[in-house]
Amino acid sequence: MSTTDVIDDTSHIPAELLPVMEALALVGRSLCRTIKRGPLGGSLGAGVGENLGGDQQKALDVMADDAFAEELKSTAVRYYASEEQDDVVELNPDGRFALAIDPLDGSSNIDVNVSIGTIFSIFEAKNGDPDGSFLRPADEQLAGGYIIYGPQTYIVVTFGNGVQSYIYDPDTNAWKLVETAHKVPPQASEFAINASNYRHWSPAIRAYIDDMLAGETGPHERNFNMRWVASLVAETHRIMSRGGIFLYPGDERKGYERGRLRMVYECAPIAFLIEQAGGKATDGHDRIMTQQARELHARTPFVFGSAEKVARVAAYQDLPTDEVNALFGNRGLFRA
Ligand SMILES: O=P(O)(O)OC[C@H]1O[C@](O)(COP(=O)(O)O)[C@@H](O)[C@@H]1O
Ligand SMILES: [Mg+2]
Ligand SMILES: [Mg+2]
Repeated sequence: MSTTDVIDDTSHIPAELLPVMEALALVGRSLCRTIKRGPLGGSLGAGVGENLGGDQQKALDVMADDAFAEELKSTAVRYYASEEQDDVVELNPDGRFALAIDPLDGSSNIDVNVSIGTIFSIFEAKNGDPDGSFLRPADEQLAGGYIIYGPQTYIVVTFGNGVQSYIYDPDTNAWKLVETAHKVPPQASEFAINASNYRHWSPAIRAYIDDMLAGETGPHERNFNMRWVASLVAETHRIMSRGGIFLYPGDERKGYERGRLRMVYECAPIAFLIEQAGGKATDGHDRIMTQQARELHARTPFVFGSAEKVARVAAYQDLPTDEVNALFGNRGLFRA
């Protein structure tokens, strides 16, 4: 078993990516400590600016972005694309990789002690083509993963050969391999969606959710539970752990026609992980992994989780309009 003082078992990490993973792990354990100290380290949730996507930047967003960019400079990452940077940044001109990152995901939870995270995606760089290194099919990713800063702190990652997870051990200050082939449970009774947007959804999404809310009185003939943490990494970790489905569809709000989540540094890496764990990830109908972003901060509707549930959402989208009506409860196609 190969090991370093940062990651205790590196046998599942491709050798050429090990320095990059160690850099992410170093910053991850430092961010873990900063987040656990909360206000003792200053106001992590204070507004400090606005990013290209129009989201308010919090102090921890910028702190995390700076820390990852600085640490990755000494690795083979040539191009760095971040939620917090308007354009691609060249870190190491001699590098061979392109890394996309959401340095701090779930920013609305920074000040309320709810799990937050980091999401990362790694491609082979296209020399002299910074944007083209990221605007390409998601299935060209070499790695996709997240760090979740919660009651436990984990790195969950795939290199295309199943999903591994490492837990941060504060006693040894190292990351310990705890899972080598994680699978998303195929059955589940939880769905995650921001229900406050109900009136803005398409008829198909409303019908799908109405049928879930109808529970045992509707076509599924059983009850479901709902979750919404407003932290994509926390929702992903729950679904990776016990199954379920997550939906952030496009809606009628201005700027939300393609939903809220970004393809390059949120949806593509999560989709890679979920598919490697036996789940599905789509834009509500088509696989994320065969799609590519047209610009760095492009959004996409995003549905992922237990395979059978994700497939069912696509079936609602295929129904003729006059049938997409939750009162039309005898749709045999959707009986549980
Ligand atoms: O506040 P909303 O509309 O429910 O959106 C919540 C979603 O927004 C996000 O916080 C966006 O990510 P950032 O915090 O990195 O901008 C996701 O983590 C989460 O799933
Ligand atoms: Mg995010
Ligand atoms: Mg973010």
